[in-house]
Amino acid sequence: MSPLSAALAALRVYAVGAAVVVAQLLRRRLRGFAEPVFPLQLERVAIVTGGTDGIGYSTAKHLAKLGMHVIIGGNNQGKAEEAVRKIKEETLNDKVEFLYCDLASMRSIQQFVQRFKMKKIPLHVLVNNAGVMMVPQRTTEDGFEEHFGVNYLGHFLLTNLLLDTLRESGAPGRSARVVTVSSATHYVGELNLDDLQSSKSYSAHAAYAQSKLALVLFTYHLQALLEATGSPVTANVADPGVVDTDLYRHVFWGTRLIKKLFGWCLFKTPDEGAWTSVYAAVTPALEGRGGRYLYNEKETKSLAVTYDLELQRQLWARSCRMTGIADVTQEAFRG
Ligand SMILES: NC(=O)c1ccc[n+]([C@@H]2O[C@H](COP(=O)([O-])OP(=O)(O)OC[C@H]3O[C@@H](n4cnc5c(N)ncnc54)[C@H](O)[C@@H]3O)[C@@H](O)[C@H]2O)c1
Repeated sequence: MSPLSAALAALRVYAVGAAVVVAQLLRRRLRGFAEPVFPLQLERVAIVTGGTDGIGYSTAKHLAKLGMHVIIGGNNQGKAEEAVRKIKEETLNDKVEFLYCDLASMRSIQQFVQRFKMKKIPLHVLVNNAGVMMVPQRTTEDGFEEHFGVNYLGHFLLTNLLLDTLRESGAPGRSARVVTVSSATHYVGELNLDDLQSSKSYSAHAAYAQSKLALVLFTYHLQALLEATGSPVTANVADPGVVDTDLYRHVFWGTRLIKKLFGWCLFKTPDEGAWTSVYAAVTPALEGRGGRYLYNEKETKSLAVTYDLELQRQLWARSCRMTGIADVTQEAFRG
């Protein structure tokens, strides 16, 4: 990517971020962010990736508060013990645990799924939350560009390996749910099918936006597959807004300074940022409804290209090849 294209990609990402921040500021001044009320979720089990920090931590905490058995999947072993202890203490729910899962490693994802399945418990909610943003160019254990590999492909593999358990755990009228956290940056993302790994040219901004766009395409195709096979599982996208977390550690220093000085009024708190994920995970209003892009606990339109069925199919097929998953698209749609 030429320096000019990289600068334009960065400008587009910052422009969309600024637009979201202005909308959040207005909303905070006009009516604020009220904590939604959800029904208890006793006897239900959730996995939250990246649940040791930021939005994932708040999501895990909210779900635990509702009585769910919450399993945090993450690569931050150091923070895990403290996160689990704090959630247990605050929610008085003892069924909170951590299982190591490095989304930058297909082997680690497979081991995580194996360990989870050995517990012989159901799975009602999978929150694909973990992510990295604007990291320097580097690759995962399997050689994938890190944004694409961790944010998108790791969750693609994880979801597919857990689909059988989700199917068995869902029931008509009480579906299991896959909630995938994307971002407003997907609106300025471009999916480069000829260079998904950004190997010909790298821009951290473009790579992040592409990974978030891929997650939306993935969710819509997954929902179509679930519907075609009559599975009691739904898949939706949650957009948290702009949230005050450590995700910004690699961004331009000026943005970090603004976040430090004005984050308290411009950004959502991690709790506020988690509400859309929690809403997607448990609200009765979404029972049996999938394939939606949710923002501020409401359905909204995603980028036009995300509804392109052929693009969804092509990305799914390539992702299957990259992760060694069987592509069941043709037989699902034939049957
Ligand atoms: N913060 C925001 O403004 C914002 C905006 C839009 C979308 N999001 C999305 O929200 C999600 C959560 O981000 P956050 O803001 O809480 O950031 P965060 O940095 O606080 O948390 C990210 C989590 O992902 C985990 N993670 C990173 N690499 C991993 C790996 N290889 N394997 C397993 N886990 C890994 C981290 O350990 C951490 O727990 C991300 O998907 C992010 O893209 C955040």
